[in-house]
Amino acid sequence: MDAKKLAAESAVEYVEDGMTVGLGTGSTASWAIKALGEKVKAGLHIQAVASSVASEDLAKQYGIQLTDFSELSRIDVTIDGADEVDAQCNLIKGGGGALLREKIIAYNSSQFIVVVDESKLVRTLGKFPLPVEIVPFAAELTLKQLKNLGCETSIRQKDGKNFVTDNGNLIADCFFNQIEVPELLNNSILLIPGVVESGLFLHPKVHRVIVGYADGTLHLLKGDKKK
Ligand SMILES: O=C[C@H](O)[C@H](O)[C@H](O)COP(=O)(O)O
Repeated sequence: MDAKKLAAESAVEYVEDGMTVGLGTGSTASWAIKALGEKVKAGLHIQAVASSVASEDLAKQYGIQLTDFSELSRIDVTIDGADEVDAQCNLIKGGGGALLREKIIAYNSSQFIVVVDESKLVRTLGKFPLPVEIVPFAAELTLKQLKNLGCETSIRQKDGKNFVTDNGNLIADCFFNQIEVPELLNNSILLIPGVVESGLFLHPKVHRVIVGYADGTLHLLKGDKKK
């Protein structure tokens, strides 16, 4: 069985009738959206908010009711993937470029559930290039400031052009190799004018991490088992 699918489907068990659900982005989060869609078809009542245009389209396709942010009083649970998860459950996210909307939704969720396969587990973050969303204005200057923090960085490309996020911004992929203190690095990145958000998601905001393994088993790296 696909380990990403396994983790995503087990996270959907935490969604209850009447909840407002945050929908993540990426291949793992897509499994969760599809599984939620099946539950909705079977009678589950939820409303959802999506962290990307792609996830919004997928949710619509699966008959999940989407709600406007202005009408939201709370987000009960968000299910999303990650590119790396360290031993403390800090994350790198944004491999698909959705980190800003993902972070806003995760930050405002009572429960943020991360679903990954075992390949995402690392001792120290940083082998995966850290995505940083930056505004297009004077992007070269912002890149220079990011480089001063000790990384190699370049603007993400797609089909021979700059990749543009759902928010009209660019992504600087920053190769740190080893991120020893994610909190400090996150603070330093956020101080640079031109930076909108970093792909570092710090552990206090990560409530549950579910890891799927290729042999069909699951491991709860963080959080309590469902009662
Ligand atoms: O911007 C994309 C997101 O942060 C994804 O959740 C992350 O890249 C993991 O994606 P996947 O589940 O496809 O490995």
